[in-house]
Amino acid sequence: MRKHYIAGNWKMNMTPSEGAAFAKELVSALKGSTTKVMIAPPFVTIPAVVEAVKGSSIIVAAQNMSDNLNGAFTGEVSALMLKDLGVNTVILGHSERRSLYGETDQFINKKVLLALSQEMDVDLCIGETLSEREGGKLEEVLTRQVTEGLKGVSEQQMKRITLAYEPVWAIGTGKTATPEDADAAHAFIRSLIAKLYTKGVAEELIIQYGGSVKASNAKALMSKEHIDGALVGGASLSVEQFLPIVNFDK
Ligand SMILES: O=C(CO)COP(=O)(O)O
Repeated sequence: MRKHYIAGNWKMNMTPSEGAAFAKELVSALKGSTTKVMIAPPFVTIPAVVEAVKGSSIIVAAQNMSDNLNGAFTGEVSALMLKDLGVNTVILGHSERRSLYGETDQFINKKVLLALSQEMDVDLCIGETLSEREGGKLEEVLTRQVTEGLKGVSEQQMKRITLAYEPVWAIGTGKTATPEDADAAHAFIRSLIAKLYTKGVAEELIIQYGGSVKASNAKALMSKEHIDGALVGGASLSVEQFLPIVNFDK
């Protein structure tokens, strides 16, 4: 039985003081909740948020990290620095990293393997563009992103992997994939994992949906068989909007 996993990707929003205020409010709103919740602040906001969620079960993640552990890489942040802050989870391969900063499947795979070598959990994002979907390339794109992104990841290490299916055309656009379309993509991804690993690994894998998730559509999405959670962008920026998504089943 897979447990729902609801995550908020703040992208480049929330100063340290705003992040701390949000986190304190979320901690008190979630008292007694057993839902697995993660928030991913920008790097400089992480310490304030880590401090604010202390004692709660909220996971604080990074939105990205370097493909190296240390050295002459101006402007980069390494896994060692994140771990020193108590951050053990990282989002990798977000479509904005792919499209705006040229991250390739090979580069993302290098980061995935590095994070796993540091015993970090990875939330690996995949998803097709509108032209890929309309051109009938959905399965080809997902197959490439999953196969390349997870190259060299052992069956044992798959316990640390969450996948987030985020169709690029649904991100920040207000257009959500229908629960049926999203579920079909998730089912395809799960069948792919069963082929690459085992049926057991595929059945345990958490696959989040991302792309204009909000309070009004969270329940319909999450009630689908293969949708095990959400990676929320815009609606994760206020507790008022994020909380009903976390509590979609209440
Ligand atoms: O990219 C996303 C989360 O990583 C989704 O963003 P939105 O929820 O704003 O569409």
